[in-house]
Amino acid sequence: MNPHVKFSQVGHTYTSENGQAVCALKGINFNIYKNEFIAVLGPSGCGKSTLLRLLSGLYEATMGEVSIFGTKVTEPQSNTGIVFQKPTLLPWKNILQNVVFPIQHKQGRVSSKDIESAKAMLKLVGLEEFAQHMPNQLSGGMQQRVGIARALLMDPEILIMDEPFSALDALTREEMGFELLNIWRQKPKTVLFITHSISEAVLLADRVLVLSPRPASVIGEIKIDLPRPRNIDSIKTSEFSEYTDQIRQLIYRPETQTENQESDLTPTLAEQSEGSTNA
Ligand SMILES: Nc1ncnc2c1ncn2[C@@H]1O[C@H](COP(=O)(O)OP(=O)(O)OP(=O)(O)O)[C@@H](O)[C@H]1O
Repeated sequence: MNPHVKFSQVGHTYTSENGQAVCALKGINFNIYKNEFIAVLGPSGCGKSTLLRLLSGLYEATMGEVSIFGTKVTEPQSNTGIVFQKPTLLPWKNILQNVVFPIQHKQGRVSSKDIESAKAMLKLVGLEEFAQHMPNQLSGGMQQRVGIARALLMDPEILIMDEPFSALDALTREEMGFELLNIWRQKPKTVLFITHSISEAVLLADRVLVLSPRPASVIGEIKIDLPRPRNIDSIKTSEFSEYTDQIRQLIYRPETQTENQESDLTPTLAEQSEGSTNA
């Protein structure tokens, strides 16, 4: 089976304004297959957003190749949707207008079919009755659902999610995880989900990739075999705890990595990551 997404020996080095080279990623290899849900976990500043920028085509990798459906990514693709950390809704437009805004921006007009599709997306994320509300009338979790509806409207095959629930309180965050699983079940997509939360990664993903501190490389890849559909009971199982323990172990003691990849982490660096993950 050909992967939807392929990272082959990907590295990325920024050149800062004073000419200093900052190596964010090195030797990243992984595939994502059709409708697979991949979570990427890693300490703060390790290079997660860089990974996402490369897949979304905002930047081109300085080493190796990122490809989607076998084609090298060099610019943003129409088959890719992005959900950001904050939904950044336009405050002067209502919810329906916000959802169709990317289409309006791209095509200069919105057809009645687009409006119907946007309403269907709002229904999918449980906001059918809020189409005419303004963003400030919605809670943080509801606004994030608008962001998901907006990303799904173009029916992208690949969905990139950049810590989409990190700004929410713990209860809403957990609830949104279940919501997302429900949405994904109804509208399967190939997903790359960036997170700092071990439990969120285990609840959502088919596979969890664990990154080292910068420059990020993949120090572990854990297949999550919890049955689907997953719900609150999944979290209570001993398997769930085993997976979270396994990942925690990998982050804090990377010498126990599960792949045959070399890691150049020193224990000191690994320990530095300890404060930056919040399961
Ligand atoms: N445009 C840039 N120019 C120079 N360095 C950059 C640039 N963007 C990011 N970096 C550096 O690259 C490294 C990785 O950054 P990145 O934002 O990818 O990390 P992250 O894992 O997403 O961080 P966080 O978890 O805090 O969101 C950091 O050291 C950052 O300072």
